[in-house]
Amino acid sequence: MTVLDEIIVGVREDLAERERAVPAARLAEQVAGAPAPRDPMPAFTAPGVSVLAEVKRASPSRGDLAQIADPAALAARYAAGGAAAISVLTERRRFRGSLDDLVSVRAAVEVPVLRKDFIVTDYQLIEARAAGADLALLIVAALDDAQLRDLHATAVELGLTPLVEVHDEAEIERAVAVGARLVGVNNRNLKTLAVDPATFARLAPLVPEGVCRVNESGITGPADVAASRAAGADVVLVGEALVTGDDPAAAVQAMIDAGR
Ligand SMILES: O=P(O)(O)OC[C@@H](O)[C@@H](O)c1c[nH]c2ccccc12
Repeated sequence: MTVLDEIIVGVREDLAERERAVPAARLAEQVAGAPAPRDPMPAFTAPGVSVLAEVKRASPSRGDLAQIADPAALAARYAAGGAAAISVLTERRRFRGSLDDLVSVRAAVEVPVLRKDFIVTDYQLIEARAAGADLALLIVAALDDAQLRDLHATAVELGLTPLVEVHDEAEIERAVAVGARLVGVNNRNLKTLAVDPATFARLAPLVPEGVCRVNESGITGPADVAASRAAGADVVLVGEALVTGDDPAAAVQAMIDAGR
């Protein structure tokens, strides 16, 4: 089993528990009462590189990164620094996140919020929207073609903007085939956790014109953002460098300046 497979086993167990506790019909009612989805695309496609700043306590590769007792306060600092959107890891076992984190972040900022998780069923998308999410991550490596197509369609129907994550050439083709408008190239291979920072530059030219490109993982500071821009990135997704630094607002600001 790959690391990705192991993570998904745990995700499915937690999901089964939530499905028992909250029937899909009740979630659907919550969706009706959720705040209207925010559209990230105008900011993402504006000139320069947008920063998608992540609330990330821990990861399977790095272990504990930061306590983050108040995710809403951290997200507010990201927004103050000019972050175009906020990513919230909601996976519990390996990343120590939760949907409660997402709810509090969404209430604290005016920018769109991404549910960052290992989404394998419609239920998780409905949950995301019920919690106020504006975007949802779909990891191509975790899904077969039918799942990817169906989840992408469901996300769009719910008003969520899908961020479709790829790691190689074949996955880009699969993302494009389902009509992805926002494609994230993860420099980290989720099957082995190895990071190759050259992945984005290699794959970005294969993403069709008009599709928004996100450079994900391993971005350590402004120099990496300038390089991302040169390689064709519209957006950078940054976690570790922001949660381990001491001034998240200034760190976001410096990255935006470097991407101009
Ligand atoms: O902390 P970093 O290296 O800045 O990476 C952030 C983000 O790209 C990473 O958290 C991520 C990208 N894709 C994922 C899928 C699942 C979990 C996590 C991720």
